[in-house]
Amino acid sequence: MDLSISSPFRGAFPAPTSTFILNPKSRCSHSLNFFKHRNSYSKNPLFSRQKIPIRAQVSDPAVDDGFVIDDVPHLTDFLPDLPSYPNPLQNSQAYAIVKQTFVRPEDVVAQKIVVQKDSSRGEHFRRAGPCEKVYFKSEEVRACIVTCGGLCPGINTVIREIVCGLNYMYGVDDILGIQGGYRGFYSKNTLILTPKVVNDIHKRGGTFLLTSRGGHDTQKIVDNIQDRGINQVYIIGGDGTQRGASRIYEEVEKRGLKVAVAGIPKTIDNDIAVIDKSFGFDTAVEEAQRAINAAHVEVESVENGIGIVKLMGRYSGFIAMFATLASRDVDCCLIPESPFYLEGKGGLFEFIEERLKENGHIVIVVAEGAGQEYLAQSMQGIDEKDASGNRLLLDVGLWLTQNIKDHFTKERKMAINMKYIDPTYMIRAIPSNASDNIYCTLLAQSAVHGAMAGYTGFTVGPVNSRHAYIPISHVTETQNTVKLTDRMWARLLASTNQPSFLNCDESTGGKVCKDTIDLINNMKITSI
Ligand SMILES: Nc1ncnc2c1ncn2[C@@H]1O[C@H](COP(=O)(O)OP(=O)(O)O)[C@@H](O)[C@H]1O
Ligand SMILES: O=P(O)(O)OC[C@H]1O[C@](O)(COP(=O)(O)O)[C@@H](O)[C@@H]1O
Ligand SMILES: [Mg+2]
Repeated sequence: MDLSISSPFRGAFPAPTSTFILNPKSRCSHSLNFFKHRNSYSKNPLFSRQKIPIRAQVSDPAVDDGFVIDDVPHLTDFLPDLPSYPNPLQNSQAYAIVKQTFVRPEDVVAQKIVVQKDSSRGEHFRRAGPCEKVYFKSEEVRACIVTCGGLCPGINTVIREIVCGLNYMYGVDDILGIQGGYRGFYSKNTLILTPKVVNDIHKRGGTFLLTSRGGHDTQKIVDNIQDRGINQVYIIGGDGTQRGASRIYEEVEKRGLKVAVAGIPKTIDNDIAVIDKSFGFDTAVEEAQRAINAAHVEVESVENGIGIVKLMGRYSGFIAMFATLASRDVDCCLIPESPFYLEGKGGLFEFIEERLKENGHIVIVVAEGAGQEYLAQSMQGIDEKDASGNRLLLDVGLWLTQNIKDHFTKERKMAINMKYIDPTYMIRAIPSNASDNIYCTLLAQSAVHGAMAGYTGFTVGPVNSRHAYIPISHVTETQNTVKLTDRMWARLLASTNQPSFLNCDESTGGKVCKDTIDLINNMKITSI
């Protein structure tokens, strides 16, 4: 049988044994379930304009191999008559001898790469990269870039590479910088960005465009986009920012504007779902080593030295976990995802005393979001939020330092030497390292290719090392956290040999242990 479908993903199937005609309109409900799009963009030209016969394996029509494509929106979903143009990269010197300049429309990136013979193939995303057709003429583009939320190493590299990518690859020379985050759309003047203006900014930490929390007013932002004649919006920011980007995309679609909205995920905490890792994370982990080294040098030079290093990580303990794994000088790592307790058997005090007896010193790394529930108990009524609505954290480093001091000096009558290091902002206020710089370049170029090709409402990022376009709504659905049930956390426990805090103790009334077990039971079990 001939299989004729309108999807760009028609090539993503196994070798044929037989073929058949597949009605384009029925692709989502076809019994073979090849196309289980989470988002069905029936007006997407790539879906509806091409009808190319393909061949697919039909060994058993009842088989559902669980192949799902989570595609991103396209401008033609709500502007069906938009003209397209050949991609100018066709004549680019840079791509002149590249074997395959353009990504194939049917190329997808699998979210699940460890599979078993009979397991479902799972979710897939559109592969990022230059497309054969673009939906903007170079001279028609008026792009803008905005950065929101906290700092992260590499933001300036992303800004630089968006500007250079647009200009060098697509001949775009009308690029605006929105200053000071979302509120800058309606309260500040814009900057004119050219390759010359941004030439050196990647060597600096921070953001050349300034940033802020709060101030997201969708109507005012989209009014401003419309008034200024902006038709490509590049939004660099974390989970909050991506939620804001999603609102902007929805409003743009509602108003029927030809405006591509591209999100570039930024977060030092590595808490953005789906993507492998956020840019600047490696740089931050590397910088954290300096603080850990300092703590180690200090405490091994004195008697009963206890070093505490507090690292960023609001809800996700990735920086603390990776800095610990990288360092080997850390005795214990405390993260928000893993409840711990101080007193009694299997508790932190007992472990500290053991290590002091064994080695004469101990280094503890604590993520800023760890133990917040205990701090909240001891400082009742404090529940402040920042301008974006993020809960302001209580200082777990100071709390831990005080509790450990009290325990050893007052209760155990032991002399200790406490060194508390809080490098919080130091690890994110630096320029990105070499590998993050390369990563930022890929993100920026992929975002530019995606917007030029007319995709919108997307976030770009690596999924199993391949850059993909992910619907913004997908990355904001959940938050990436350290899974205690994954092997990575077990690797850390095996490396530090610290307590898992799963042993119940009388003094906690078994509560902490129960909390932990409930937490783990509620977790989706994944393995890395
Ligand atoms: N749910 C939301 N809807 C719209 N805008 C949001 C939302 N959450 C956060 N924002 C906006 O995104 C920006 C950055 O958010 P924030 O949480 O501070 O940092 P990050 O994006 O790094 O997580 C702020 O301007 C904030 O107003
Ligand atoms: O910059 P602020 O407002 O002091 O916020 C600090 C917080 O920002 C973070 O770096 C995360 O920021 P984002 O949510 O912007 O990625 C946290 O690690 C930290 O708790
Ligand atoms: Mg955030």
